Amino acid sequence: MIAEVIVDLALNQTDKPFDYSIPESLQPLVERGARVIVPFGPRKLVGFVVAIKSDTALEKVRPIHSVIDQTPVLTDELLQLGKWLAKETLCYEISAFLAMLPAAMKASYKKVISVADAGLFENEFMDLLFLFKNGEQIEWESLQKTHGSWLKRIKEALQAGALKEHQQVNQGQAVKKMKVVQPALTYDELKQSLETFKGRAKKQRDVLTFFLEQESPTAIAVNEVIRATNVSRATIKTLVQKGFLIETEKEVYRDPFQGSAKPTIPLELTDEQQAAIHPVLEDLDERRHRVHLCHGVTGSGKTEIYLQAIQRVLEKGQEAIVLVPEISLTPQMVERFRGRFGDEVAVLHSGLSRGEKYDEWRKIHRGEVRVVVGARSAVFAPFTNVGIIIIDEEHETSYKQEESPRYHARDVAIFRGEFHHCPVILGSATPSLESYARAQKGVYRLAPLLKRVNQKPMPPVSIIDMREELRAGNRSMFSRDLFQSLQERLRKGEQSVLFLNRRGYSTFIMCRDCGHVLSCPHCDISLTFHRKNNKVKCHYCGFEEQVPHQCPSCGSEHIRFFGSGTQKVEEALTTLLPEARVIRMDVDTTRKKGAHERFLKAFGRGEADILLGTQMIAKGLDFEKVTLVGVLAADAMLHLPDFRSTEKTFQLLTQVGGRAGRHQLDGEVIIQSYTPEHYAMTLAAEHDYQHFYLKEMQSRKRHDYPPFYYLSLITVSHESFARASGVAEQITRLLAQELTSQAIILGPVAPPIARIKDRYRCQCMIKYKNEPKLKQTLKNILDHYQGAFSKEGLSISMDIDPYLMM
Ligand SMILES: Nc1ncnc2c1ncn2[C@@H]1O[C@H](COP(=O)(O)OP(=O)(O)OP(=O)(O)O)[C@@H](O)[C@H]1O
Ligand SMILES: [Zn+2]
Ligand SMILES: [Zn+2]
Repeated sequence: MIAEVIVDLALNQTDKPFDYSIPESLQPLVERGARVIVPFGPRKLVGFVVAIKSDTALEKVRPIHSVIDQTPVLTDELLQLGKWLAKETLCYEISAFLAMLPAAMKASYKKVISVADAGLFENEFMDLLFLFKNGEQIEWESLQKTHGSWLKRIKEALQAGALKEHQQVNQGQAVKKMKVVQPALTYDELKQSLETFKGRAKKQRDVLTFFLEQESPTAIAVNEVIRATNVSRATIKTLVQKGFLIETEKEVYRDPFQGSAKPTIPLELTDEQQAAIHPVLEDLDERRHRVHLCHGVTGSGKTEIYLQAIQRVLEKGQEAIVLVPEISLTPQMVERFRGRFGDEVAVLHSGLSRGEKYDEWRKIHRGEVRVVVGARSAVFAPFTNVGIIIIDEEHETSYKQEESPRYHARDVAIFRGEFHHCPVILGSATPSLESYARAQKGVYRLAPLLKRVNQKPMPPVSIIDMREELRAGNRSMFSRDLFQSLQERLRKGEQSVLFLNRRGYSTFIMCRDCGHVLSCPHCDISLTFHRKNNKVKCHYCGFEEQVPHQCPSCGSEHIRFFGSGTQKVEEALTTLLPEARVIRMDVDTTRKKGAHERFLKAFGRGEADILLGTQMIAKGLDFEKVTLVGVLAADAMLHLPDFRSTEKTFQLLTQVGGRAGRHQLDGEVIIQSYTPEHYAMTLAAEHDYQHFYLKEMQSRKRHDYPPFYYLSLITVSHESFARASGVAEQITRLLAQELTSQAIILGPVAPPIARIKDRYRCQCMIKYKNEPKLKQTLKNILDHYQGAFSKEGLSISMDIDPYLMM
């Protein structure tokens, strides 16, 4: 028997299965999808068995060393998915496999040294005996730290063959174990032996009595016994030594969500909700794969639809995967699922420790839970009978992984949905243009929810023209309207949320008099400010110019790069509204684990009047007393050098706008902008998604962007700028030869971040509709340069459907 193994080496040369023979003794253990340890050259590596052939072993085939998993960690479906990901995203198969497993299962490799030839060692290297006296294996790395002066001598011993070095595989994993004890005797024996204890052994007697009082002779945690009987660890130890108790280890799960959620029952669905869920339930009954785009305004009851669809899935004995963006994956969110499905729910998100994630993953793998709620990577949950996959806030760009494998969770969800013949629900108040366009074409089924469940109208939104404020002599960051509204809330004891979109600050140049933003004459993309040489550049086509002293549109001299952070806003608030209690939430204040949660709770309890924050507060906020939401600089994101910046701005403003007045009190939203006439502002203010979609589609069409064209982005980097741009140049030429004349090849250009860690970067972008040869061409390019990757440190990354344009 021969096993085909993909080894844990992310290299071009090793991106294919290698053959290993399966020793007789391991044959019952070696299965497809299991991890094994195999010899590879002089070392040992972890690998995944991807196939088993009944061929007889050729002479050169080496045997598998050992098997790590008793149950395969990758199902056949996930193995197929890995292959597909490798092909579609141009990653190594091993990278795809590793991305599907929790980080705790990643293997690490250590070089260790041990005695190879005892005779030789004893004859010539006795001075080293103190290190290796008990046949020890010593880690090379720690030797360097602790015995630096001996390294030369150790090297000599290695060269002479008295010592040898080899790789040790540490297969990761961190099962948490708990010490437990149980009686070694039967109830009666225990009772009898209790008599033999004399008075001075009172403590030991207490412990045995404690066990006698238990209803059944189960194992109990040592710590619990100690606490219950008020004895010391030594007492337990003595009893174990005397043979009264047996001490063992029990595997336990870490519980990141202590306590249980309040149980909830299904609500009676509104007519709109009924209409949206009905076809999903039909799919479930008929085991049919379709993609449903649930376009539901904020507060329209999307989550209730998810819950009821999942309930049907569980009734059918199947499993459900729910993806939620990292920042919305709050305890409140988890509670909604736990409230309905209790212990059936596992949670996977980055806030968990490695060990916690591993435990949650094992619950899924062992079939102990049937619902997983998690961020992007939960899409790989190792369920075997998936009944539904739900992606909430499907427009969120965090569903795209920005490192290899550069996959989009939506694509993976659809792959799995097809495999399991089950429906996929994409939900959003502001669907991505790509998804909405597919729904328009009938590829996805549209399920609109246009009314809020509580029948409350959307809050009124006003847009303040900040240019007017400047003209009226108001140089502060608060417009007069916003400031007045803030004062009013303070007086009435109501709360406000202030939102500052800081991302992308200081990278674009804007005229504070007319709002004009410098943009590329060829690309309709804001130019990026490069402080070093005081120039602005287009990172798509390479156009660049000096920062003008006057606004090219109105002649004003108030033209400069733009920016102010949350900290500055907080200072301004303390000066202008000293009586206001402010909670500031941004990356700086929420670095500590649990800080995010604590701030929100405090705000919910009314311990502050104003919540000031960045992106991270845009979602999931649902507070009764919030009646004012202010957006300080709505333009900030609009001018990022990214063709999705308008869409992102619209999504964010809509999201923020949905936060006010969800309860009894009426709410109000104030958006401050230097370009108030921009349709991302005006249409968000009118809560008009359809209109926005049409307008934005026109713009995408005009500039050949998705969803009209597909994009691929190639980034070349090297220590030398000349080398990076030279290679990018060659790649561009090659692509022009290989692709059809319909493909548009842009670049090479230096991206806004032109140098990272002393490496120069150069990009080219391909826009295309149908290029059957594209992936193969890109793969060939990677193969062509593979020699240069390790030899001279060249790196080439290929991003199919990029979301990060820098
Ligand atoms: N059929 C229903 N009857 C009564 N209340 C409902 C119903 N459906 C949902 N709700 C309630 O309405 C509120 C909003 O619903 P939900 O959170 O599901 O909406 P959503 O569309 O997911 O909102 P958002 O996009 O803002 O997160 C919740 O408090 C929910 O319990
Ligand atoms: Zn340009
Ligand atoms: Zn101007």
